Amino acid sequence: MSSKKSDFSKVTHVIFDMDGLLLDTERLYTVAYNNVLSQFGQKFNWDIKIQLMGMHHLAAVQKVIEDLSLPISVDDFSKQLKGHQDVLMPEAKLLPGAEKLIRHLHASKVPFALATSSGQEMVDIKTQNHKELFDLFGHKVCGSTDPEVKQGKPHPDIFLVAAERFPDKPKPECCLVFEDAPNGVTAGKAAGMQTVMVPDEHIPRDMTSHATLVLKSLEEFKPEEFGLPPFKC
Ligand SMILES: O=c1[nH]cc([C@@H]2O[C@H](COP(=O)(O)O)[C@@H](O)[C@H]2O)c(=O)[nH]1
Ligand SMILES: [Mg+2]
Repeated sequence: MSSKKSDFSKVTHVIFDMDGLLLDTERLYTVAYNNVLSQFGQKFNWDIKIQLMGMHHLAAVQKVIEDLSLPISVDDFSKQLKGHQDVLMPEAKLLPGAEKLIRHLHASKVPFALATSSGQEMVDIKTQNHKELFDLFGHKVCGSTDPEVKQGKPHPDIFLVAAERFPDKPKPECCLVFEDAPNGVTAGKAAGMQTVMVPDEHIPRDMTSHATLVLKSLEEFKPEEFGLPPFKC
C-alpha cells in the first residue's frame, strides 16, 4: 500500500507461509480455541491471537494458558485443541489468489517452498482436499515438528531452513517470503528476506509496517515487481 515499485529487489525463489495466507485456517483456529476455552468461561480475542500466530504449537498453547491463567496443563489443552482441529481443519478453503500464484510460479519454473509453523500431521489434514496443488511445492518445512527449526516465528529459523533446502541454496536476499502474520514478517525480515504481507483486516496497521509490501489479497500481487515472470493475463 505504501511501498513503491522501485523499493523492491529482484528475487529468484519464493517461500510461502500457509495458515491465513494460502488457506483460510485462522478462522478455524479461532473456533477450535474457543471450543476449548468455553469450559473456563473465557473467549479467544485478537489481542491474544496476533501474538500466537506463527508460534510453534506447544509454545502457543503455553502462552494462552499463561495469559488467561487457565487451570489446565499444556498437554491436556493441546489434546483437546487437536480434537477440534481434526474435525475443523479438513474443511480449510484456499484464499483468493493462492491457487493462481502457485500454478503460475510452477509453470514459470520459479522454485518455491512452504514454511509453515504447523506440524507435519496437521499440514496433511489441512491440505487433504488440495493435495494436487500442495504437491507442486518443491519442499515443505513444518516448523512444529521439524528438528532443524529450533525456534518458531518471530525467529528466522524456519525461513533459513526453507532457503537452505532448495537444491541451489539461494542467499536469503534472493528469497521472497509471503506471510499473513506480524510474527511471520518479523521472522522473514530477520532472515534477511523481503516480505509480502497479506494481513487479516483485524491486524492493526502499525503491526504491518515492517513488511516490504502489504497487500489486501494475493490477487493484487504483481510478480514482475520483484523480477519474477509476469502473469500472462
Ligand atoms: O489462532 C491461532 N493461530 C495460529 C496459531 C499458531 O500459529 C501457527 C500457524 O502459523 P503460520 O501461519 O505462521 O504457519 C499454527 O500452527 C499455531 O501453532 C495458534 O496457535 N492460534
Ligand atoms: Mg500464517
